[in-house]
Amino acid sequence: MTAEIISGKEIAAKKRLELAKEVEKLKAQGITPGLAVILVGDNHASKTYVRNKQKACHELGMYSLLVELPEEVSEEELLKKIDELNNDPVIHGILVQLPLPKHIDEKKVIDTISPTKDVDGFHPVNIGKMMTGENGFLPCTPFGIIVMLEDTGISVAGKHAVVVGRSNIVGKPVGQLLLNRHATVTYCHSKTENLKHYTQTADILVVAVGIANFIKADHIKEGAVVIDVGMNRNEAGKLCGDVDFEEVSKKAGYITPVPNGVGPMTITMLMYNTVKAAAESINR
Ligand SMILES: Nc1nc(=O)c2c([nH]1)NC[C@@H]1CN(c3ccc(C(=O)N[C@@H](CCC(=O)O)C(=O)O)cc3)C=[N+]21
Repeated sequence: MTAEIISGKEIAAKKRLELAKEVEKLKAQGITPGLAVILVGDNHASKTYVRNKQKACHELGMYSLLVELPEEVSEEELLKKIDELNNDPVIHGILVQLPLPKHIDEKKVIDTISPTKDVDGFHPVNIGKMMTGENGFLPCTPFGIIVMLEDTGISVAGKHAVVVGRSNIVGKPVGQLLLNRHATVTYCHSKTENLKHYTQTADILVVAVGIANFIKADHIKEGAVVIDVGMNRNEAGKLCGDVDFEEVSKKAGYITPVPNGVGPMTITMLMYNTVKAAAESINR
């Protein structure tokens, strides 16, 4: 079997066209969706992502504000900046690019963002709402994965979904979203004994471990749906995922590439959340 490639890039482009129309409607009502991105220090990878986010904003006719703070900025100053943005009516979404320097408590930072502007979906209020299925903001990467599956016509209900990785920003929430859509979910992680035993029974395999080419053909079941969340650089400096695309794509039913898979969907859902935040600001 040769896997069908799920193009995150194409699905993202289609969704962005729909979003651009929503932006138009909001603008007609006098509201331009605004996203503030806070970047602390000058991590090279972070800068690339931040640039992509700004570009997406501009393409959709949204307002984007980049707040660049020096590596040595104090936690207090960062929290003060967030508070300012919480109270700024032209800003509907706030994203603090992670990771942050070691002297800053990430938890405190996330907790300070108003849940109504938390377009990353990282605030405990939004995590709680996701668990109970209430209206809130869903984290962008997990949300993007669900939208990709939906758009490709892959049904989730009753399927065995195996998630490899248990981070708060990808592994845990993507498992929850799959469960909300009635999958039977198994979480695997670095302490899992006999990983293959689980991955080989996956109808849908989501991999977010941060190790280049970690998942091989013998990890998967013939015809499985393989979602690669990895963003690694190989020895040659080339972007590659957590899945060995070369061999796994010969056995899977569907596979997402890296780049042009999950990444563009993440940014699209960030735009979606910001538009949603702007629309919901009308009724407050
Ligand atoms: N508060 C916060 N929210 C985030 O959402 C967040 C973050 N911090 N910190 C870093 C990670 C990483 N991330 C990516 C988003 C898009 C691509 C993306 O579009 N990648 C392109 C390739 C980009 C390239 O060429 O380097 C692709 O996969 O095709 C990658 C990575 C969001 N993150």
